[in-house]
Amino acid sequence: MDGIDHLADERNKAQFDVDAMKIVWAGSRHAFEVSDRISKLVAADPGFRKDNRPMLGRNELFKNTLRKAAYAWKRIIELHLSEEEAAKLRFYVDEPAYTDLHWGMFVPAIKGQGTEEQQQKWLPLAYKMQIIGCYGQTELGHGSNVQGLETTATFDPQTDEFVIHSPTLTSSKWWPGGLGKVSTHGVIYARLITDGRDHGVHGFIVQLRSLEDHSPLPGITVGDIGMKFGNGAYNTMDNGVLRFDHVRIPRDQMLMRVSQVTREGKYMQSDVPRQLVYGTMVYVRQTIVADASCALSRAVCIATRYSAVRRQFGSQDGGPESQVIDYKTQQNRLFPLLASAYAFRFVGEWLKWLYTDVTQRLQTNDFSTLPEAHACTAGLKSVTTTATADGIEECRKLCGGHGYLCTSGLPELFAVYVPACTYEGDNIVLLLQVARFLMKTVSQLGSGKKPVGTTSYMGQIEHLMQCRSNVQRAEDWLKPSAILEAFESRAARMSVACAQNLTKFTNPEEGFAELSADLVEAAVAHCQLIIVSKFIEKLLQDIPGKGVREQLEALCNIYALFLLHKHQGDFLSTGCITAKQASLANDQLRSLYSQVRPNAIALVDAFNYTDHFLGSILGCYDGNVYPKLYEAAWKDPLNDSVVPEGYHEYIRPLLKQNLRTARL
Ligand SMILES: CCCCCCCC/C=C\CCCCCCCCCCCC(=O)SCCNC(=O)CCNC(=O)[C@H](O)C(C)(C)COP(=O)(O)OP(=O)(O)OC[C@H]1O[C@@H](n2cnc3c(N)ncnc32)[C@H](O)[C@@H]1OP(=O)(O)O
Ligand SMILES: Cc1cc2nc3c(=O)[nH]c(=O)nc-3n(C[C@H](O)[C@H](O)[C@H](O)COP(=O)(O)OP(=O)(O)OC[C@H]3O[C@@H](n4cnc5c(N)ncnc54)[C@H](O)[C@@H]3O)c2cc1C
Repeated sequence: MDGIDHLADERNKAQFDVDAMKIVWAGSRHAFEVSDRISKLVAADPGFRKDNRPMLGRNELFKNTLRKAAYAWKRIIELHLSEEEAAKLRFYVDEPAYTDLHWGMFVPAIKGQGTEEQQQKWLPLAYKMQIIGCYGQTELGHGSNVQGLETTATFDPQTDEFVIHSPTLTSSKWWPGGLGKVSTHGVIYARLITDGRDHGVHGFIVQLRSLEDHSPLPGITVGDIGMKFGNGAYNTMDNGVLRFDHVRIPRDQMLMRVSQVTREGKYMQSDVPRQLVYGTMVYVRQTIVADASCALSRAVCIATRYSAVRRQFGSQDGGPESQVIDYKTQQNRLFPLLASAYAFRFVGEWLKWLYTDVTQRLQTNDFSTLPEAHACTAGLKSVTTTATADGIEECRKLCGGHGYLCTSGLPELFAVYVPACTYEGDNIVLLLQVARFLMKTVSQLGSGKKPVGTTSYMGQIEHLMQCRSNVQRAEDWLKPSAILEAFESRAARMSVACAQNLTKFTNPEEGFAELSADLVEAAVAHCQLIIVSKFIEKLLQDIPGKGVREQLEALCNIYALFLLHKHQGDFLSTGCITAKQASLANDQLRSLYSQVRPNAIALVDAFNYTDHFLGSILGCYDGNVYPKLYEAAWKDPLNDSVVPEGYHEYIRPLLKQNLRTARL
């Protein structure tokens, strides 16, 4: 606006090479270059403008999303973008749309659960967007309990078809994104019935709408489920309702990698575990962890830049007031979120590796790491999305009153992000899955079966059950070994305590239900240990760039010690640390905040977000917040006229009446 960088002094304070950090954040030089190029391309294109979103009504908003999705596809084709570049473009367009589900769930479901033949038939159509698909699992009556789904797929041997039917109101499909108004096809989950026998839930490719005129096919009732939380925000998505009235599909549209139905109607299961039917969810949970770091880093970038711009109190001799970022209370709320964004980035990278590894093993029929992959994706999805949703709201508060304005970008970000705690598995339901996995691991400890992967720490259970932290000075908390021992012993002791309490119940399922709140806490402790340990492992890698390692070490310590402080009840009650050691951890945390403070702006610059992507006046790169806020206010439609519409109808008569009353 005035061409001046109002945050230049802050940028000059940085003690590390920001460009090198950008590459660490992106994951590689190549990833950085792709991301940088595509984000700038989107930002420069008026076709991807998004600042008017909160002002639009539902129909206008939705049509605008359709236009953008079609335009994005046109640009992808024109520019010959690779799959990686196209995904980045959709990411930076930053508008939830049916395409998220088409590329994010429909295509992966066919890839993961379809046979080679099915993939060859359907994937080319989906890749060219000649068909558009959604993921139709959840119903009005059941979401978390997938085994409770009611939609049926009954095999008819006479015609070699499945009859898809919604027998009750509660069996109506409800929520699938892209279903409401756009999808031509869906991967629909239904109970497979052959010869009167129910074989449980399986996936089927079902055509929903005509490819000629988009009208629903016979027997199909479909529509949108209505407005969702937040104006604009996720209402760009057509989450849908769908009912089937005896809709017939050919037999070869059942996804048959896990199990098959023969021409004669015989149900056959391959050696593949039935849980692979849930494979798409494992894939998406893994991507949601990486998304958590994006959403949190975005909110943190806004709050950090604004905290350096905003001044309140503390003026000396008529000089400027203090920057709010210098208040320790502000740092204590903000810097752990900054550290969490980095922590989630690195655990997301690791989880992607784990997922790729398990996928490769599955191809050779090695299913041994599937339970761990399920527990890790479920647990980390839960812990990172909860922390991110809470973190975005904290960032809004960190920006004071201005954070509540839509132009801060934070209300929309929160509204779009918060359902991540529910979709792809309710966070509590998922933590209970982790708890089951942990209880199984503990129960096998005496059997000679060595725990592996993320539970390998349980292999030293005797040590972890009785060790005492040897931290004596605040600086001792900077040793990764001290942090790891405290987190491992806390997680192990909480799991073992649950396992011991479970033995008091004659019926294990009753015990599990009764102790579920404690089990969830044990699962959280285990997941936090994974995040801390993956951050520490990241620091063992070669990290080029002046001062980059030092900054990451500080952030890693902040993340761990902040968790230790927040959950000190766990650490103290399990006897892993003493009250004195907890207090030393807090002293160390304060000193780490001082270390990070001069680098804070550079640490958020390293995310390399364009102003377009951030969509926030408070977070703009040049920090020139006040003129931009002032100017934006005048663009609000309410300011189109000086005297508001409705004055003559509703304000003037009131004022006149008051005048008469006053004269009386
Ligand atoms: C406006 C613009 C602003 C823009 C801002 C943008 C910023 C945004 C940033 C990011 C945005 C990201 C955008 C992403 C878009 C995403 C769109 C939303 C997509 C949502 C899609 C969905 O929600 S799809 C539906 C998902 N549904 C669920 O997840 C259901 C959850 N329930 C289950 O998974 C299961 O039912 C259960 C696991 C809870 C239980 O299953 P079940 O009863 O069958 O199992 P058991 O408990 O009996 O266990 C049996 C056995 O199986 C093992 N197991 C269970 N699940 C799995 C699995 N998945 N894989 C492997 N193994 C599994 C379990 O452990 C048991 O094992 P045992 O050894 O027998 O103990
Ligand atoms: C924005 C959005 C997009 C979505 N997109 C899709 C999509 O594309 N496709 C699709 O199929 N679905 C989709 N869903 C549905 C989503 O996956 C489900 O809402 C989710 O799995 C949670 O299930 P539920 O709604 O049945 O919650 P419920 O299970 O009814 O949860 C209600 C409460 O009960 C608790 N609870 C449930 N079971 C237990 C238990 N065993 N123990 C303890 N507590 C329990 C939960 O913690 C929660 O507090 C979407 C949902 C949203 C919000």
